[in-house]
Amino acid sequence: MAKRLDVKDLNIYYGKFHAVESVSLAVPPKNVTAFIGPSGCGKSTVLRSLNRMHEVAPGARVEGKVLLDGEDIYASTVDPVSVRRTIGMVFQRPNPFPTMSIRDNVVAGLKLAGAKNKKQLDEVAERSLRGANLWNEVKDRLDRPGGGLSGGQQQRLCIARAIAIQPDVLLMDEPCSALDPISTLAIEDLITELKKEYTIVIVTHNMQQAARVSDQTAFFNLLGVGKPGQLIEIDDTEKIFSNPSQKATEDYISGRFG
Ligand SMILES: Nc1ncnc2c1ncn2[C@@H]1O[C@H](COP(=O)(O)OP(=O)(O)OP(=O)(O)O)[C@@H](O)[C@H]1O
Repeated sequence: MAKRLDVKDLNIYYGKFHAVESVSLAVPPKNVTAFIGPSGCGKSTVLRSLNRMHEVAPGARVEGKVLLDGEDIYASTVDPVSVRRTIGMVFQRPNPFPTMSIRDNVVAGLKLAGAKNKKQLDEVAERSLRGANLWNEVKDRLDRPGGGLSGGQQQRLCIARAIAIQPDVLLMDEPCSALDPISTLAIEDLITELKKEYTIVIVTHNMQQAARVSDQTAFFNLLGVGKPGQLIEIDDTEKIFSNPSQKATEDYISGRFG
């Protein structure tokens, strides 16, 4: 539970395209780290490389290391599927299985891994839905389809599905970008709750959101079209938003570009 991530001199390529250059950063356990920066600077690419999700893109590859509590997730003995189990991901658009029941959506990963005991699965479903602050809204309709929930509820359902398998780290790629302001606040409150048990990395375009939910913030930038994205600085969120070390960070957070 809640492990530490260390990224060491990570370069990420899509075929011949060098998308991200020499990123090194550390994500402490039970901490929220936000990735911010202009479009195309590689935030999602770095996030996806943290659980090898980028590998679903043909030709994508990394050089460098990503360590989970010291274990290299890219070691030749490591199965990418097991990495994605220990490092879960929540995507931009809520993606529940629309016709599957709410309960089955939550335990889909466990069932896929062979779990069959109905009582245990029901317990996991309840615990995960409570953990995702959704239980009270759905407890009377657990057998209804996941697609029948509102967008904000669907996103919390996806978070319940991600935590049902008890990952060590949760990656969130703009989890609120498709949600209204009320649902966004519900997810932000939930992130603050989840931080007690999980290590969280979130990509967000919303700087107020980064300031509200994260402990440390990483600012990424790119020097021009076709150039690789770079990590400009990473520091305590308060410092990044009040007194960043780099001028590019200050220009970005004060709205001068991006
Ligand atoms: N599957 C892919 N194949 C080829 N190039 C890709 C792929 N995914 C991303 N890229 C490229 O890698 C670079 C970084 O993209 P990425 O999506 O990581 O940026 P981002 O900072 O998350 O952007 P945004 O804020 O717009 O989501 C971009 O130039 C993008 O076009």
